[in-house]
Amino acid sequence: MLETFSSPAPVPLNQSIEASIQIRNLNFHYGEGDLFKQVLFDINLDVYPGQIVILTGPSGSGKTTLLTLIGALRTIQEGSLKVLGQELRSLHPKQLVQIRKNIGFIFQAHNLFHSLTARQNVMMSTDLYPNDFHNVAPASRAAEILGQLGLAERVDYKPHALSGGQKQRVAIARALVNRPKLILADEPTAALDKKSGRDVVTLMQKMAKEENITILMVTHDNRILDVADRIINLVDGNLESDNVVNTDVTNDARTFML
Ligand SMILES: Nc1ncnc2c1ncn2[C@@H]1O[C@H](COP(=O)(O)OP(=O)(O)OP(=O)(O)O)[C@@H](O)[C@H]1O
Repeated sequence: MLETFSSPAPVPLNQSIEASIQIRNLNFHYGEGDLFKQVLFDINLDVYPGQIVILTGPSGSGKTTLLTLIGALRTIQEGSLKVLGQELRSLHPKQLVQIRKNIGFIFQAHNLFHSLTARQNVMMSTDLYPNDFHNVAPASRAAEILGQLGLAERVDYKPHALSGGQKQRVAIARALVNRPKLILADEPTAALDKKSGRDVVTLMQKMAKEENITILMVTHDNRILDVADRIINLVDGNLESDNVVNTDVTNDARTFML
């Protein structure tokens, strides 16, 4: 059951713990001259490790733009944006690639490669961003994470032989395989039926809490709002509200929220 507090943006009790995302006075526009269109206005936001934050708001309010800025997929124009302790503004493209190594991306269109098996799709991440899995071979690590997501029997299946929910779970496995500290998800349940959508977010929630991962998720799906610790509403490029909704958090994230 959702319980909403009209609290201001959460402030950490323990100031020594660094925000996973810290945004200050962020403005962003598309185009120049006649095509100039400002879509984000003076955004300020702190998100702490282990928090699950849902970003909601009307179509065109700037949610995806904000998510892609945080994901180091766009250039910061004005203001400050720190992700996992690194200021993104003025970073060289090579440095941005390094930042992305620690971020897992999950999109509505799961973007799996149809000619590759579930395991090979997950290994796209390990190939791109080689990681230390404590001497576990990437193929074994990929199978392990697929197993954790309930796909042990589907490791060697190609996407056409998987349901929508299973495909999205492969995309989640691909996002999680490198143990990112931050997950950015854009409408991860939009293409799924009610049960698959619920299963997918429950899995994400479990992973976030077990591994202290920060999740920032854009969604229009009211059915999954209850997984959030915080719900942030973006309207016409402005942060309209930022509410703590989970009064039942027992993990460390709770420490930062009141
Ligand atoms: N590449 C682009 N060039 C110009 N304008 C863009 C571009 N991408 C987005 N926009 C505009 O910026 C505004 C914000 O778009 P954005 O996709 O961030 O919104 P959103 O809240 O994610 O919308 P939705 O919920 O429909 O996905 C919209 O008016 C959109 O038309």
